[in-house]
Amino acid sequence: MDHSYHYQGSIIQGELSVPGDKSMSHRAILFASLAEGKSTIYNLLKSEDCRRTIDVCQAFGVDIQFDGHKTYITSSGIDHWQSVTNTLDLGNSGTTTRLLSGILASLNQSIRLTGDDSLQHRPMKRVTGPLSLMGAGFEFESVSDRLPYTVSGGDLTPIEYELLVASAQVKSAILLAGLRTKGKTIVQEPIKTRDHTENMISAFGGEIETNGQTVSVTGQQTLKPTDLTIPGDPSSAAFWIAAAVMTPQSDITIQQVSLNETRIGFIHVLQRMGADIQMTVDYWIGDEPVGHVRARSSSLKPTVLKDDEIPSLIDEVPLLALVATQCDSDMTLSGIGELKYKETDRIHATVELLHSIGVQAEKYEDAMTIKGQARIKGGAVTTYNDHRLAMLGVIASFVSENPIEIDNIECINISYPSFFADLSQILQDSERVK
Ligand SMILES: O=C(O)C1=C[C@@H](OP(=O)(O)O)[C@@H](O)[C@H](O)C1
Ligand SMILES: C=C(OP(=O)(O)O)C(=O)O
Repeated sequence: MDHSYHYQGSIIQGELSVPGDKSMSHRAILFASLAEGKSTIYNLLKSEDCRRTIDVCQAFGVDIQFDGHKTYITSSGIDHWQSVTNTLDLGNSGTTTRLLSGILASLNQSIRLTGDDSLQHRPMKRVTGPLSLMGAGFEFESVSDRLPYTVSGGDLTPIEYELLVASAQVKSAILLAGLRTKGKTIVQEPIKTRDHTENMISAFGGEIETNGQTVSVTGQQTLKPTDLTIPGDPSSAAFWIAAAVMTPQSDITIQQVSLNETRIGFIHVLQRMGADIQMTVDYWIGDEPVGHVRARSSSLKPTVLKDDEIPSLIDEVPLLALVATQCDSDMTLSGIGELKYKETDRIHATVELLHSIGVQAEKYEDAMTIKGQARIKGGAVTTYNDHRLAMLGVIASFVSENPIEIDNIECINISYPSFFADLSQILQDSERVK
């Protein structure tokens, strides 16, 4: 069924808290399941992707209970995880697949992993390669480098590994394997990526060393259960920030959101484009800064993306392309080749979506150019079942002359199940101000 949206003339107004961060939620579930004892996680994101990580941990015998904003995770520790004989279906979640592969590499079991059609098209050698060097076995079925595959884990040897791509998922997989491997495992990143795994190892009582872009972990540590609050997801907040800077008279504040520098490249780039955005760190949860962001309507001009900031805005690039339509001249987003390996080829899908709503845009191997001062006419868009593109379609309707029809909005539940509830709150606040 098609869904049609048209919010031109609405303003983005008020205060909002977005749901818990997806990256941190996956990691909190995994680390609480590795540790022996009971952890309480506040504000865990209960989206479809996180549900996959929960299901996997439950399959190993971990007890996970929900009570409002609290999630209780009780585990007998990874050394006592139950055997799993059935295939683990990881749905649409790249993070679950890659981080879990790192854990399974050290587990004395053979486990078959699969995923949905999108996940079966995503590259996995980037993670199975280094894990194989540590001694884990991976048997691919139809296509090498892709799911489904069977992981056969066991005793591993530590490695010193230079990442071939700037990927927090690959770094995390190696660190998770290293945590259970005698000796020191060292990962070198070409560009610093999100560091939630490192921060969470510390939060769960482990030791980890970071020196510039080199991260080392000494294995066979015992993690301890802990109580932890997950801050709001900056990748979810980004949709309202984008809508606010693009629409006249808007003024929104997002509270209790993660302001980890490895995640807020989108805001820094928008500020360079002239956006009226202020960020304030209000408190820290361990090594994670949390604060509020105020974004207002702005006049925008193009900027150039720096290579070393790409990982800090990787999931926001399609949305940045939409914002670029409102610049006073054309903007090129370059160095974004990794977008081809997400839920869909996001370079292709973003440019196609912009064409569908009347915007001129060009795609290249690892870049796209967006026509500035664009008239967004509206029309029917294809999301390829990608949650971030579906939300982008809704946000585009704030600056579109005609409705935008979106072929799939259910996929939004992958990362932001309360997206439409938050939208309603914003629209109500907007009505009060008008
Ligand atoms: O580690 C993580 O939680 C994530 C890392 C990024 O992927 P890559 O590591 O593939 O860049 C990002 O795109 C994904 O949404 C979440
Ligand atoms: C790429 C994403 O997630 P994952 O890699 O976990 O599927 C995303 O959330 O945009």
